[in-house]
Amino acid sequence: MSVIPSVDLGEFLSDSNEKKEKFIKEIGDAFESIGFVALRGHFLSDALVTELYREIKKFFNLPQVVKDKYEIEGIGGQRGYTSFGKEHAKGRKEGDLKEFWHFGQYVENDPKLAKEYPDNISVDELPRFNKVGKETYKMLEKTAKYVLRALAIHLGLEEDYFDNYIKNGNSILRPIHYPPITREPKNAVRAAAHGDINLITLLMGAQGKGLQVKNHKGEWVDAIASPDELMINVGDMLSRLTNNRLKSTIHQVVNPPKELWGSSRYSIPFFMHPISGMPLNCLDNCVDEKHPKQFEDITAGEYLNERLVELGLVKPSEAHTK
Ligand SMILES: O=C(O)CCC(=O)C(=O)O
Ligand SMILES: [Fe+2]
Repeated sequence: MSVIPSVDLGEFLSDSNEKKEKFIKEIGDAFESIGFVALRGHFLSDALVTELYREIKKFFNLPQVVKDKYEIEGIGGQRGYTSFGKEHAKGRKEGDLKEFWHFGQYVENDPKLAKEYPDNISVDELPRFNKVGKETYKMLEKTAKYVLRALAIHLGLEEDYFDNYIKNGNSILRPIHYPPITREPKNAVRAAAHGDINLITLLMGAQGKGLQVKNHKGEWVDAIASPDELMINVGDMLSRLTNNRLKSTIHQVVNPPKELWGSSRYSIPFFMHPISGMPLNCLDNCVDEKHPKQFEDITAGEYLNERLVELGLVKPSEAHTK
């Protein structure tokens, strides 16, 4: 049995105040304890999910020389392809056993932000790849917007508190391929223990075994969603903003038992980021005598740069603050 609570976004979107309040309480309680929920009633259709998986499998099956064309120097892996073994969790030397793709924001009516973000990269070999990625990005962004509205109410803020910070925000959709394991991986794992950097993460593909979450007793528990659910978790930015009232829980993707080494694993997280100017200073109503302020004031852009250096995606010399 999974210990991750399950919630229905349909309740928050309904006309019933009672259902809305139930959703807010359930997700609020979950994020103050285990930091993860499985969410149904989101905006992704089955057809879109099926097509996205088909496209990303086609992409990762392309010859390595073709994929390498899409690994762009100097943008810290923020768009396009990142090759196998490149990213490592904070504080680790061994690269994770994964390759991935990044779709970024499709900026509307904001030339300054459009200049700040690298352009999305088009895959010439796959005519549907970019269209399907964009559609998924939009649907996950919409889902995340309502989740953040519920959390804003839970935190005693105006319901639309996050809206202007996430509009045209620096969110990333990251299809990941964990290839078959061909030799003893020594210390490397599919994804080493880490906390996510961003506000919240929406994860497609948490059906299979592999994803584990560290509970408050320090035990690893399996996090398994059903096929119609997204796994959603709190990232470090939201944890900072709320002075750790909402918990950014450490999680990992373990290697399968040897008899299953031969199969690939795919997962697709959407990392909801705000615009770089959002202050992550602890909210006043999350700081009191019992909960002294735990984090320095910082903007989302400054914090992201710090973290990308720690992950090995940006060299210290390339780091910048906007
Ligand atoms: O692949 C997964 O199930 C989770 C991946 C993850 O935690 C991440 O990319 O941050
Ligand atoms: Fe993660």
